[in-house]
Amino acid sequence: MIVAANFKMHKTRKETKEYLKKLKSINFEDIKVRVFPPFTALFEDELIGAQNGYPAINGAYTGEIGLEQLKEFNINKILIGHSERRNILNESQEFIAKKFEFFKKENFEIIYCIGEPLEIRKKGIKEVIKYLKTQLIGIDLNYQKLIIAYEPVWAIGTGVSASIEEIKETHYEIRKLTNRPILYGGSVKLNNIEEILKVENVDGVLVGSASLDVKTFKQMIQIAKEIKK
Ligand SMILES: O=C[C@H](O)COP(=O)(O)O
Repeated sequence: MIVAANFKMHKTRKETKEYLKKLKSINFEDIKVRVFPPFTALFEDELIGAQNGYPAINGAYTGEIGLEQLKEFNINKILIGHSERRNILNESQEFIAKKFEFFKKENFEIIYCIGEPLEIRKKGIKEVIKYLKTQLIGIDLNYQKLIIAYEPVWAIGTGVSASIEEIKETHYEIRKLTNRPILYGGSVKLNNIEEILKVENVDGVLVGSASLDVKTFKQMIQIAKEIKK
């Protein structure tokens, strides 16, 4: 089971260090915990991964960071394909697949995000899967360090998570495509994490806003420990 925190553009370096210190006061047992802070808060720690990275060692890519900068902190985990990068930063599937290939060659653990917008969800599960498959073009679904994160765009940051039935049917369909872990993300909170984690083919969660409070995130890990999948 995996419980991951995506800070997005929240927290400073100092705050992230304090957060990690508090987080580590509990025993994670067999739960894999991951924390993705902003670039300026990266430091060497087995829990920490990068929210993004440019697919090059270094070079003339203003505003980006590459492998050289990530390696300075021994970062070997990365988020790729998050909907905020697809939709706000206009990352194309071709570019996302290029990133995937680059970081796969570098043996990174990759949390690869996919998710449909509301207009697609309204058309039903067949259309959802058709859409999700377009977000998997060029992605090696057998990569041993791949973790899929299914995050319906309409559930991210809205406070309205997908229903248990929607999560169940979508993870079931994604499972047919890969045997790698599948996380659910999108308004995971303390009051819904337990039922979400209990759904078949849900191997963990990727938490945004609710992860910002360390006490809450620790409670989420405790709940995951009790479920023991
Ligand atoms: O990466 C995390 C997701 O975008 C979920 O964010 P959220 O928990 O704030 O909805």
